Amino acid sequence: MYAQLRPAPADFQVFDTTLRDGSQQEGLNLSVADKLAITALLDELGVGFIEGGWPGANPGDTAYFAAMAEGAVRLTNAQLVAFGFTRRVGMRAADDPLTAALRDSGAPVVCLVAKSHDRHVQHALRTTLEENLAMVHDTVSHLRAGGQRVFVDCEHFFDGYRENRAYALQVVRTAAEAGAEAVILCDTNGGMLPPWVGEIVADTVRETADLGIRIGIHAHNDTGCAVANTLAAVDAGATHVQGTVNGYGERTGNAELVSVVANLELKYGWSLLPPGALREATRLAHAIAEVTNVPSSGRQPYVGLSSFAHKAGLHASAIKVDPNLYQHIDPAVVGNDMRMLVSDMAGRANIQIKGSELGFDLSDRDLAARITDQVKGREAAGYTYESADASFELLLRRELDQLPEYFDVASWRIFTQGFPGGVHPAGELDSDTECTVKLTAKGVTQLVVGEGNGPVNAFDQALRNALTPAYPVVEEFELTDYRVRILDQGHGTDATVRVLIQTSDGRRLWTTVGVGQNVVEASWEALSEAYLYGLLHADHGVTPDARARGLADADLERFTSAASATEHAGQA
Ligand SMILES: CC(=O)SCCNC(=O)CCNC(=O)[C@H](O)C(C)(C)COP(=O)(O)OP(=O)(O)OC[C@H]1O[C@@H](n2cnc3c(N)ncnc32)[C@H](O)[C@@H]1OP(=O)(O)O
Ligand SMILES: CC(=O)C(=O)O
Repeated sequence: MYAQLRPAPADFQVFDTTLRDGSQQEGLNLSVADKLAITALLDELGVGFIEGGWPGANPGDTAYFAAMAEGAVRLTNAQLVAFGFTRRVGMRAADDPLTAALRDSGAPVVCLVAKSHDRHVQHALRTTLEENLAMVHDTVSHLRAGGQRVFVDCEHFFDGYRENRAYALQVVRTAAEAGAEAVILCDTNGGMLPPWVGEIVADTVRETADLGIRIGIHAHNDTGCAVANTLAAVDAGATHVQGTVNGYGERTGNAELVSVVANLELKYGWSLLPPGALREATRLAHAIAEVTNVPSSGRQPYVGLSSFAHKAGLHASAIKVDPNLYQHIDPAVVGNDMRMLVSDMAGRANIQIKGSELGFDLSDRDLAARITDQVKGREAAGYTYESADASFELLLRRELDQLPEYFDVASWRIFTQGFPGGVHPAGELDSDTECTVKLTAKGVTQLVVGEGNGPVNAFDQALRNALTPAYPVVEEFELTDYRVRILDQGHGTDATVRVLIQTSDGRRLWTTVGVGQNVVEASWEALSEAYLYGLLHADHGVTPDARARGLADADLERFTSAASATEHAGQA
């Protein structure tokens, strides 16, 4: 445990806006069902408030609040929050249909966005500073009169404070006097740095100390400082933090809420989530990414797939003695796991730890050194074991003489026929490919043909046809991804290529690698390794690697995609 800066303020608030600001991220679109699913996951995470969206702004959000009011998700930890703006210029809050939508949303809490930057009032709202204050006062008091709790997000507060401090503070005061219980200072454009946030929040807390409200922080990540700015605000007296899981949000996103909370819980020693909830953070963050269909970064602090992945030999050699030597926390406290990567940067220790994850005893130094040399040599030739765990296991087993001979390929031949004039007998294709494989499986030698729309597809068909009689389980194997990358650019069509193939049997995913100057040869190598690995583990529910890491298939899939993200997608 690290030094506790000061005790947790009583009743500290953790406010999630994944469903509102998070869904303002480019490419993130949530259906009502998605929102309900995420609501349940956020409640499980244990946040205090879930901002569900803006009722009245679009039919989806209106339907979401109606569904919540009907009990679609029963919240055990969180309170539901409806978001919306202050009443329109020149209207009464009681007459504004969007204020009515907030009032009638069924949410016990409303979070209003209000202008607090004088220039925005004059240029964007096109009204007077006085009218903006009246809009804040009228809307807050109208909703309070209806019995709802009201929070106020002061948009552009920090920029506004710098240009007209008195006015920005006056907006906070007005909201408080009308009955708001929390006023959240927003770095809407995300341009702030931690010392500036600290100074402005401290001054605001001081200036509003007589009002009995809490001050909150809502930080965008445009300077890469959203989490740091949030912590700076907390240090300066903010007792309410807003953020989004996986840092989703407008432009560069919001403060990543799991990072904020994990920092406060693990570094400051504060208890903010229900007991045990932080241990679920990795699973829940990944489950939310599954629903949004926007993968979180592998390098995301605490919950990323690479957050506790170790590649360098020096790190691994120390970790073998004590994992804490190269980790800032025990990954288990956030539900994550340490992973050892095998690559040309590996030393014996990486190989030994990875081997033991896979169930092999590599404590013999000479054996580990031999495997390390093999990995380095093959990586120099273009193989990558970091992305292709399955090929690493096959390499290991070959070295240990523990790889059963499921099949033996005597030869293969591939033939592609083009129909540039579009006169293919099937009518649609402009080429087809035929692959002939001669192999022996369970003592029976066969010469088998497979047809496909490209070489990899034809290989796949041929291998499948040849192996099915001996191993019916291969029917379940499915090639789910194929990536090819040129390794020595500048050699044009002579270049060496690396092929990564991802295969699934419906329960697990595994990745294999092939390298060659001929893309077809490289593909063959990766594909036959994929079949070999699949047969090796045909009776197991999950890959040993996944089992060791305790990750679900979805996580595994994301890992392999993330690891291969820099590979150029290619079509066989
Ligand atoms: C900083 C933030 O991220 S806040 C969250 C922003 N989220 C969203 O905007 C998503 C949902 N928004 C919407 O669906 C629409 O913008 C709506 C339904 C809210 C409004 O739509 P429209 O009525 O078509 O207005 P439009 O979006 O073009 O402009 C917003 C209007 O609200 C006014 N407005 C802006 N902020 C506020 C405020 N805090 N209080 C009152 N009015 C405001 C603008 O001046 C503008 O007024 P105008 O119509 O007189 O020009
Ligand atoms: C309210 C809000 O999302 C912002 O000011 O950034």
